[in-house]
Amino acid sequence: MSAPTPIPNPEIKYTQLFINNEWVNTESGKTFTTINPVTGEPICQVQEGSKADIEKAVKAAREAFKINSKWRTMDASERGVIINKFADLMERDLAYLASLETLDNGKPFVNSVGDINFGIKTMRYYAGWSDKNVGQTIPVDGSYFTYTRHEPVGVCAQIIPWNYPICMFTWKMGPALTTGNVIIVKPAEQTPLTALYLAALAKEAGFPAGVINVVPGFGPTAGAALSEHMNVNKVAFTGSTEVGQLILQAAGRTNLKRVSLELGGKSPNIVLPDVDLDLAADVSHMALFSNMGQACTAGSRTYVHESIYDEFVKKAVERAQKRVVGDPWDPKTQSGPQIDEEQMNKILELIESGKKQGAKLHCGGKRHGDKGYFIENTVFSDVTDDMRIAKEEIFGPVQQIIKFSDIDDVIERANNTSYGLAASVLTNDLDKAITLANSIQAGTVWINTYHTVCNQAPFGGFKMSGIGRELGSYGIHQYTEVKTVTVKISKKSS
Ligand SMILES: NC(=O)c1ccc[n+]([C@@H]2O[C@H](COP(=O)([O-])OP(=O)(O)OC[C@H]3O[C@@H](n4cnc5c(N)ncnc54)[C@H](O)[C@@H]3O)[C@@H](O)[C@H]2O)c1
Ligand SMILES: CC1=C(/C=C/C(C)=C/C=C/C(C)=C\C=O)C(C)(C)CCC1
Repeated sequence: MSAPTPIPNPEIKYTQLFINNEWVNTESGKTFTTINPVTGEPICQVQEGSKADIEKAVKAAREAFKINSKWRTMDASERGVIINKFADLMERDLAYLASLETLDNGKPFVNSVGDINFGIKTMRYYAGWSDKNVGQTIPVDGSYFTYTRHEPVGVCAQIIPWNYPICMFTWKMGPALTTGNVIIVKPAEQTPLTALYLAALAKEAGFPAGVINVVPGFGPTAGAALSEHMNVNKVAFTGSTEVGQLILQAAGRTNLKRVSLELGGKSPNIVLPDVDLDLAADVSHMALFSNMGQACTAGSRTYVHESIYDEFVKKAVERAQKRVVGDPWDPKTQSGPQIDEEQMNKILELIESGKKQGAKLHCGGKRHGDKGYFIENTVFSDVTDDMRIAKEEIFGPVQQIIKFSDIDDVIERANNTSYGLAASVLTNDLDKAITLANSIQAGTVWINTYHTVCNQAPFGGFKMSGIGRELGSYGIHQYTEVKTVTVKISKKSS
């Protein structure tokens, strides 16, 4: 397939709320501005949903989920057909969607295309599950026939972040819809535009009214209204650990709605002495600098064996200095801006803390240019585990290189964090690779690779990095309730 051509000024077609397959304004009449992170200038006004609008969306979703509704009586395989149609429409509009994403998020166009291709595959993967979500027949004691059904949970709120807006939409929408749920999506306030366009595609694909609703708005208003709602049966959330805790508390205070959380990380990337150093430097660079460092999985603690430390630092700095930061529409650009001023300032403050606490700054360390929210590629060595830059999620293009000398010691240090999302080991020594993989507390461990996220394999965190798993068959279980049905029979037969 040929690479799509960017549309640098994509027309903004949708800025309203999408409820019950209709475009509507908010009850309050309020709007908010979505900003172009390349320039810091407004792109457009978007309707700002709040509690009253969430109420409307929940009503529409409830109606669509009623027994005897079109959605509840549809063949499971037909759900798969509609999801596949949706994926086809994403593919048809790939160039437009990717352009809209680059405009609103600032990521290089080529990466927007990569995200959408990943999202298309997610939808196709889950379309195939629609008629395969089978229960069991269970040989219970006594004269009974017992079977289980995997039933949809019901109204699912899906609160998504700004770093991978389209991937996160599809990771949540795919498993929810294939299992027969109805959804209310709240995109991040920084990046509402592609979620609204996906809503339009959902209608075109043929989802019945109320099955998919999209309400842009802010976290403390629209997001909180969803997590506190008595008629929402589940919240799926990706974002900060702090907000994940708020959502879990809200679920506990209200109706014990199901909660799945994909949260922060401070992932160790462990480089052993036998490794090919160029390969290790390449993988470690990509582990940290992909998506401008704005990935929960970022390899943000690079532990390097003392015997190769100095050579590795040199190679890491060369790569960071070569990485092209700038205009996301230029095919040569590898990094665009950070998402907003708040994130840019948070990252700059953490860089300052690194300098003050005695880490050695090799390159970067400042804002790049004076327009938009760009940050220079930054590499620190001589980082110690007690520094803030080694403990806190930076979510920016800042690499921390830390020395280690002993495998048991590095295992303990890698695990000495409240996070547990991802980790990687770079080595040719299979025995050591497996020892480390089995000892590190993380939902994903990559060996000689990084960011190899696949639709078929589960993704999620240990400890404060989350609850539950997305993707793969594990992702399906987050969206079903298991019902046991037991029938009295006159005579059992083995
Ligand atoms: N895990 C991830 O993929 C991810 C994504 C974005 C941000 N983060 C982390 O979070 C930090 C802060 O970024 P942020 O402020 O955009 O993240 P955030 O957690 O505040 O936002 C993520 C989503 O949650 C919503 N939200 C915010 N407050 C809410 C509330 N009280 N109830 C319900 N929903 C709410 C937001 O509107 C957005 O849709 C980043 O620096 C980064 O460390 C992680
Ligand atoms: C990083 C790469 C990709 C995407 C990774 C994704 C979607 C990570 C998801 C992270 C989550 C759930 C939360 C925090 O960030 C690909 C697969 C699009 C391409 C390779 C690199």
